[in-house]
Amino acid sequence: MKKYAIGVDFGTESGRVVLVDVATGEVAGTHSTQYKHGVITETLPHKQKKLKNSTALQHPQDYLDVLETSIPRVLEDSGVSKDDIVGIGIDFTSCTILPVDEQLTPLCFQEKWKDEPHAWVKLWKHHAAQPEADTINQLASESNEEWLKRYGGKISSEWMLPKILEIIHDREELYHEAALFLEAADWLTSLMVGEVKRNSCSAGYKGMWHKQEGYVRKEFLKRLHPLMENIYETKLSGEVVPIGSKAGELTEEFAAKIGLKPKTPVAIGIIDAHAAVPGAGVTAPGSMVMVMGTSTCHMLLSTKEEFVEGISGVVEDGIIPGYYGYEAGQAAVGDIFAWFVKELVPGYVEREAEAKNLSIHQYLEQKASTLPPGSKGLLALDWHNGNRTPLVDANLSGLLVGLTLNTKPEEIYRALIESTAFGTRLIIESFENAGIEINELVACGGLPHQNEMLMQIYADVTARPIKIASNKITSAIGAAMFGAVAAGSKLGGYDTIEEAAANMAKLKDKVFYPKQDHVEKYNLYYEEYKKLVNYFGRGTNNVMKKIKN
Ligand SMILES: Nc1ncnc2c1ncn2[C@@H]1O[C@H](COP(=O)(O)OP(=O)(O)O)[C@@H](O)[C@H]1O
Ligand SMILES: O=C(CO)[C@@H](O)[C@@H](O)COP(=O)(O)O
Repeated sequence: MKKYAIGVDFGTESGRVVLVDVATGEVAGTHSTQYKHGVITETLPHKQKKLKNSTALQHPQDYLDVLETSIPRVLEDSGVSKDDIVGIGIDFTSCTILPVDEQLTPLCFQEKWKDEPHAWVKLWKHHAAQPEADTINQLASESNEEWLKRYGGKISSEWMLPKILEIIHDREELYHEAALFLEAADWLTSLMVGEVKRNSCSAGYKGMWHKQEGYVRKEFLKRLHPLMENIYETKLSGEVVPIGSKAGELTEEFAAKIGLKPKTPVAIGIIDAHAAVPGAGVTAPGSMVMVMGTSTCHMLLSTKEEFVEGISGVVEDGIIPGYYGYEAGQAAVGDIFAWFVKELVPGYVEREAEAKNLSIHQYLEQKASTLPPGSKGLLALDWHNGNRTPLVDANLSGLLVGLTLNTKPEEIYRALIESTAFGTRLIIESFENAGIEINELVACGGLPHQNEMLMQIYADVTARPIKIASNKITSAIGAAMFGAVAAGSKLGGYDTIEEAAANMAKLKDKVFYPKQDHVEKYNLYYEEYKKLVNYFGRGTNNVMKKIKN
């Protein structure tokens, strides 16, 4: 009898449920539920009061709707019985947090708090806590906090401590009222199993937890705000459970809501980009996983904890148990190509693409693939949305050099793609400079399925072969693998994530190998790219920011 695991991937606009055959990794069904309230940026659902700038909230009911709608739907559509589901795992965008009461009910569900924005879920892209992040970074660098190095020298306004400090500053009463602040992944897992469990991935990358040293020291927290001193024993209390563990079993009540059997094993949650690592079949050091879409996350495993310039973080047990998991990133990749296509492509190109029944991206790819490496002397800096790794500077802007009166749109398109590949090579070099080896690349996310030329350019620029995940739902598949591991082999799952990935991960047959003549040409261009990086992004030269401001 076939056995299945369920993976649920909670994104920014919707949640997707995938049903995966445990033995083969075949996808037996998927179903997505769009969040009814989407990303709340202007006003709360019940109140017409303008929210403050850079606010991005969500409605927790939307997450429950995903589980209650999409799980029964995949079972019904696939004809798979709930008796054959061995386990369930969820992944979530992060840091996405909410305040709850003792019963784990979100404060925004209460009449008293429903009109208070801070009672709602703060989505990862809620950036209103930037002043708080600046304060934390300044105080931490003044007092030489060791933990800051694990986060590349700066923490983000998207993370747990800035978001909570913002609540203390804006609405202290709500801070007192909250029994706990939870990552949305942990809120759902805790509801499913009936007790509070925090996952080591979110706690480590976004909550400043360290397996050996615990959380940030109290003297530092007290300097941030006296109310923060004991926050980890109070509002952030709860066992931190390593990735790859079972969080518990579905309660009778929750099982009834989502159409599964009570006592179905539930995996501890994980962040979306991190779930994509086993999802793409990577469970050991040496292979870097690139989750490529609007932006790119670079994920890597190692046996060593090193301080790497500008990374988003390094966390022991953060991705695969037993390894240090590294996350780095480029703040814009697909978004840069989208900007070019939308804002700068001339009408004649649109008409030619339409005549050939191609999207503008496809048409430009077709034309640009006949060009030589280096796009006829064009060189770009991929900083249209700032630089995440290695410079950690959101204020930087993009650049294009080498234009002539003969420059064509497809040449610029190719130069922009090449610049993002150079950005990835710079990240690879940052890891190598810290003594961490990268032999091959595995790409997942939407982009690798949309543009073959782009993948070839990445192979040529990085001089490494690139494998591609077989579908775009790699994070959800990874979450399902963790569900299978929560079940264990006795219940038809696996005992380790390594075994689960070996059997359930699927890669495309086609591998992009570097072409030697292109590698050599790109080496020359990359040296010039680095000169631009050093000139505009490092040291005392501030020209880019001066012009921008
Ligand atoms: N053929 C293409 N070539 C290059 N970029 C593309 C192409 N088609 C879409 N894109 C870019 O891919 C990005 C979407 O990637 P995807 O992984 O599907 O989304 P997300 O990051 O939101 O999950 C957009 O930024 C879009 O500009
Ligand atoms: O920050 C992380 C990973 O650390 C992501 O969850 C966050 O960028 C959201 O990613 P998505 O837009 O959902 O792919």
